Order: sequence, then C-alpha cells, then structure tokens
Amino acid sequence: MAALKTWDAEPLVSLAGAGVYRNGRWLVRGVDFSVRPGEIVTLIGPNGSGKSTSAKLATGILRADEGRVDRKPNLRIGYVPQRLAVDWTMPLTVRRLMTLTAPLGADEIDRALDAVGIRHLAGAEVQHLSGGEFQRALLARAMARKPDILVLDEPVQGVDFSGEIALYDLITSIRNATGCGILLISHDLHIVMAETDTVICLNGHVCCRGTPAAVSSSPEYMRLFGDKASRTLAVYSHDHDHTHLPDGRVLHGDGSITDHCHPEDGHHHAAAGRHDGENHVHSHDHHDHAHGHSHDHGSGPAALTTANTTKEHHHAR
Ligand SMILES: Nc1ncnc2c1ncn2[C@@H]1O[C@H](COP(=O)(O)OP(=O)(O)OP(=O)(O)O)[C@@H](O)[C@H]1O
Repeated sequence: MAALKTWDAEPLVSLAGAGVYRNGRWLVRGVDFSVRPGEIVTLIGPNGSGKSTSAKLATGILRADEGRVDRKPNLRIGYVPQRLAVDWTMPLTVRRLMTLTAPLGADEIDRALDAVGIRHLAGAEVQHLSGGEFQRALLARAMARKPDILVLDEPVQGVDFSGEIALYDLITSIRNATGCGILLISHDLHIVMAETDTVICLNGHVCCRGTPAAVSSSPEYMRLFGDKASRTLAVYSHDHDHTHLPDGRVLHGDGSITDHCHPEDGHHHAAAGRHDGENHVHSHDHHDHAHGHSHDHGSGPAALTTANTTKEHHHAR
C-alpha cells in the first residue's frame, strides 16, 4: 500500500498545551497532539480520562481554557459522536438520519451509503439496524461532508469482534481512498488499529504516546493500567486487502468497489493481542465463496517490537 502519511504536510489540527477547566477542575490539561492528512491518531485512556473532551477540543465543540488549538483554515470536519441525541421512540429512516445534520441531495445520500455498503438500507428504520450497520450509517453521514478530517468517537461500539474488524477495514479504506486524517477514540482499550500511526494515551494529561507497539510496552502505560495493561491493548493487524460489505459487494484497499473478489485478493485477517489472559485462535468462514478469516489473539504486547515512546511531563489533574 502506498504511504499515505504526509508528515511534512501542515497539520489539519494541532493542540498545544490545551486544557479545559469546568466546575472548578481541569478536565484535561497540557494536551498536545496533531493530525495530518492521511494520518490515523488514536486516543486511549481509562474512563473519564479526557478522550472525548480532547476530541471536542480538536473539533472546536469545546474551547480551550489554556493552551492553543489550531485548525487549518476552512477545515471540513466529519464527526461521529459517542452518543446521538435522537428520540428513539420516533420512527427514523437511514435516509432521514443522513440529513439531520446537513442538507444532502438524494444522489449524495445514495453515494455515501453505497461507499459504506448499506445503500440497500436507505429506507430501513434506524432502530432496526445492527450495531455495525448503525455505525456505517453514521460514518456515511460524516463522510458525505467530504471532510478533511474524520473524528470518530468509539466507532465500534455495539459491534462484535468480526464487525469491529470490518469497520476498521472500512475506516482504513476511507483513509486510503480520500487521504483524510482520522482521529479515533477507543473507549474500551480493546483493540487499536495497527494502521494507527500514533496512539495518545490520556489520563487527564498525555501519559505517553507512540506507535501502538511502543505504547503497549511503555512503562507509563503499564503503570496506568497495572497488570491489566498486557491484557488490554491488543494491536489489530492483518494483510487482508479487501472488505466484504454488508450488501455482499467487495471494498478493495484502494477504495474501489466490485461485486466479487478479485482472484489475486488476499484473504487473511489476523489480530495480535492478549485478551484476559486467553490465548486462542479461531477461524470462521462467513462468505459463500469460502474465505477463511482467522483472528489470532495469541501474541500479546510482549511479543511486539519495542519502539520509542515519549513519556510526557504533565500537570496533575
Ligand atoms: N461539560 C462538562 N462539564 C463538566 N465535566 C465534564 C464535562 N464533560 C466531561 N466532563 C468530565 O470530564 C472528564 C473527562 O470526560 P471525557 O468524556 O472526556 O472522558 P472520556 O475519556 O471520553 O471517558 P469515557 O471513556 O468514560 O467516555 C470526566 O470526569 C467527565 O465527567
């Protein structure tokens, strides 16, 4: 895959020493990070550590009480929040959900739903969608704005493990096809996409940062999560170059969509990580053309290469 990171490009957004003060306390303080075009940055940290607050600083939903937040002029942001203020007792179709935040033409809606593989669900009621379909609808809505940066606050919530992998594949494909920057928040520390360029571990301040492999083996990360550390951060990696969309079509790594797999397509998924001390490998065929996908949880962070992490000196909360 061609390198998409444009390290020399100007950041789309950058936070420098940013802090938010509410009700007599600092929710976050001294937060530094930036997202460049094509870069995937993942925020992790315990509950209440300031991940959503930091993402809201980046998008401009919250203003910094100290420090700086700089955004590229006319930056277009696609935001998928952690929670939606939707009245779930009212019928709401996917098509209507798409237009709740911005006016979109019928063609734009179809194209956006098509790109995430749920065009066939345009008339379906949102209440009836599976967790993965719902997240795809939210992604489509955010992508319809043709954003420079996509901010995803826990994009895999309500999604099972194989759905999670499919969503991560889709996010990677979106990045590859559009070159947008991605700021991803992972609330459960369950899995960090291997495609993540930089993991920022928060605990009211930036605890440590680096590649997924580096953070998972850093002393600061271990200290923050204690003996759970080696069981919580699983780095998902794979050499799978295409994704099966819910409607049966195939989304390729270059962003193109076809009705069937190409003969030369790879067909292997692997997730490396440790979950609750278990070591197991399981495979499943869930396609009618007998694709074996295996998810390997066998190698924990200790098996990952150690790279440089940066320890952060910080303000106490
Ligand atoms: N508007 C607000 N006013 C006061 N406190 C707030 C506000 N928003 C968030 N907080 C508090 O700030 C802290 C950080 O919240 P935030 O939602 O950023 O955490 P998080 O890391 O995303 O947590 P989680 O993983 O539980 O979603 C929490 O203690 C939260 O209660």
